[in-house]
Amino acid sequence: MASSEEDGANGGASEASDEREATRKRRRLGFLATAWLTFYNIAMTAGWLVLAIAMARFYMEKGTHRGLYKSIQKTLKFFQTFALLEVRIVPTSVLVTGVQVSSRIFMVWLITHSIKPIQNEESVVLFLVAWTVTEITRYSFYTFSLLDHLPYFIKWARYNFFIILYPVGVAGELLTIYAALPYVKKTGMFSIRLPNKYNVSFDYYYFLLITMASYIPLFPQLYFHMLRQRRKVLHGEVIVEKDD
Ligand SMILES: CCCCCCCCCCCCC[C@@H](O)CC(=O)SCCNC(=O)CCNC(=O)[C@H](O)C(C)(C)COP(=O)(O)OP(=O)(O)OC[C@H]1O[C@@H](n2cnc3c(N)ncnc32)[C@H](O)[C@@H]1OP(=O)(O)O
Repeated sequence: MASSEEDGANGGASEASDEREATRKRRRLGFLATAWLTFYNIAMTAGWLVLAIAMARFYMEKGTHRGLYKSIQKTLKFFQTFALLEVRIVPTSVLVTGVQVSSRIFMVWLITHSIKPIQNEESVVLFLVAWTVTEITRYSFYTFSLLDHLPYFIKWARYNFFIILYPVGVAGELLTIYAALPYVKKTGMFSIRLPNKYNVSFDYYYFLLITMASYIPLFPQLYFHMLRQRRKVLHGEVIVEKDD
């Protein structure tokens, strides 16, 4: 964990360099792109905040997580699907963002939306909470950076919360897919059986098993990417990144 004192000791110099970096970035992006990204990030922060408040209110009123997904699903689908805009638009790694966004879209549409019996699983709450806290922090980080007024605690939160939230989110996602397996096997949903006129077959059950297995090589890459970013941003380490 970063010590805030250690980071704070360097506060003045680091703030000045943050400001220079923000100005350079705005010049690089151009006025229209900066305006659009600022609007986009404010909208996304607000969207995920609405989701957080809706989840907290639901739990306080009902005292259970059952029915929670159903009550927030429209907002979740809208804002998570909107994140597709980020791949390619923002100056970030297409591979890293692509894996992150596609796994989320997959969880929202092809798992939780499509398989109603798993919507009340506790694991759904696990990834919903992890995603929501992450996205509020991440989008407010981008917004304040673009506006050139980044409070230190948001920067700190962006590069520390993931240490816990990433494993929690991934555990929630994997447990939810796991819970979906018996239903998928029983119904044969999204599967194509032979014989058919195109002579192709597809088994969603095995696809889910492969997807779960793909977390093993892919998740550590995202996690270590964030750890490197953390060292770079919070501790000023110079890190040479390999090209995608
Ligand atoms: C079809 C089935 C597919 C199934 C695939 C299955 C495999 C899945 C394995 C992986 C699973 C991940 C699951 C995931 O859903 C779990 C969770 O999210 S749990 C919750 C915790 N999560 C986190 O904490 C996420 C943390 N990770 C990140 O933030 C990411 O690394 C990522 C979002 C991908 C961003 O990575 P990157 O380092 O590239 O981003 P930066 O923030 O450093 O941005 C780079 C530059 O781009 C600028 N940028 C980016 N976005 C914006 C924006 N919206 N507005 C303005 N600017 C933006 C940013 O400022 C940087 O610019 P610069 O370098 O100039 O400073």
